[in-house]
Amino acid sequence: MISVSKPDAILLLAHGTPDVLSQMAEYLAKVTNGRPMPAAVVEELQHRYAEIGLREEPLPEGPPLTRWTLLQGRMLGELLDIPVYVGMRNWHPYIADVVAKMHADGVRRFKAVCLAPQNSRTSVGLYRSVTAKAAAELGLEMEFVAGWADHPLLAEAFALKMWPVWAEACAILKTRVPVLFTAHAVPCRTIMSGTVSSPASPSARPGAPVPAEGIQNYGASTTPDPYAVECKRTAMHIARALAPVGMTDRDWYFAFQSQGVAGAPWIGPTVEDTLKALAAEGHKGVVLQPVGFLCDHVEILYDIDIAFKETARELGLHLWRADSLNDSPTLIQAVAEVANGTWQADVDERGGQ
Ligand SMILES: C=CC1=C(C)c2cc3[nH]c(cc4nc(cc5[nH]c(cc1n2)c(C)c5CCC(=O)O)C(CCC(=O)O)=C4C)c(C)c3C=C
Ligand SMILES: [Fe+2]
Ligand SMILES: [Fe+2]
Repeated sequence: MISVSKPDAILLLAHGTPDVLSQMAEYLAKVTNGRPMPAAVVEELQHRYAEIGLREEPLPEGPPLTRWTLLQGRMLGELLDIPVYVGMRNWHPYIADVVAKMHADGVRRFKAVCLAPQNSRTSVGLYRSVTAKAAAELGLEMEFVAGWADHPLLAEAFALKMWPVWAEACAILKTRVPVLFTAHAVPCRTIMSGTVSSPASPSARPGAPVPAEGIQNYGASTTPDPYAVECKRTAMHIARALAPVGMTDRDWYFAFQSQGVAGAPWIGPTVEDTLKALAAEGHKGVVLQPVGFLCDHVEILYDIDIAFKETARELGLHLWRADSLNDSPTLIQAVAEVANGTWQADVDERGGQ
């Protein structure tokens, strides 16, 4: 890691999303690092993106993920005294293009912050390797922040969104409604210690095969991936932030959502299984909050708002979702502290593929 004492600019890194439905196959090839997706998967994802408003013509305001991420970058720029750039790994504006623009603008040292607070080889590690390569090609110095899951203002931002909806749910059902925090699942082999060909993690089905192909190889490692633990730590901080209004550690659960289509085991428990368990315990409602996503996109607007709500309804559960952080000033303050070093984030050496 190259430490940059005083960066010339901040580069925010985000996932990226297609602008129109016809770009789906090309987008998925970026996400999977070139591995083509079956036509049925492309069609299913086109269907999901259509359900959240994407069409063949670009939306005037852009797709939600792009729109919110660019706004977050502008809001951060208003708080900091150095320029803020935004680059995406899987779609425009691509990280490499933005790094080239930074170079053209005279930036020589920059600090990169992922808009994904929990560190994982499958997400943050991939952002890191793409950004490091682009920076090295142009001779730019990069400092990379590899995780800020414990930032108190991140927890506060989520708590501020959770509190009104939890209070409403408890008032309507006249009981303590369970809270279900979620984060995006990762393949089991991502979180394993040892090499990628080790036996599957405890959350995989016993004896389940781990295909050699099917998902990207995130690289051999001798250290466990911190992602699952960091996600649960963020959830714990949110619940603790809500202790003054009565939330206890007995009120919340954690599940991993949106397991991928690739043929390999992904970590759980799934949201679907957790909803079944809550219904079986006699609950009539649940308040869900994804704690790894910082703005609206398909895995919130489709997976939660359409698919999980339907699953919950079939189980006799009312599902509420806390609003996404989107333009939360508290979130932007957290990112500002990560970016300017006021809050010391975990900086590590893990790379991507
Ligand atoms: C920590 C892990 C991951 C986060 C966070 C994450 C966020 C995220 N993902 C999409 C869209 C897609 N992701 C897809 C596949 C995929 N996602 C992850 C991990 C995280 N994603 C993995 C490991 C994979 C598999 C990659 C592979 O090589 O196959 C896909 C493809 C379809 C699918 O498998 O579901 C899409 C689309 C968004 C928009 C997002 C957050 C902004
Ligand atoms: Fe993903
Ligand atoms: Fe996903």
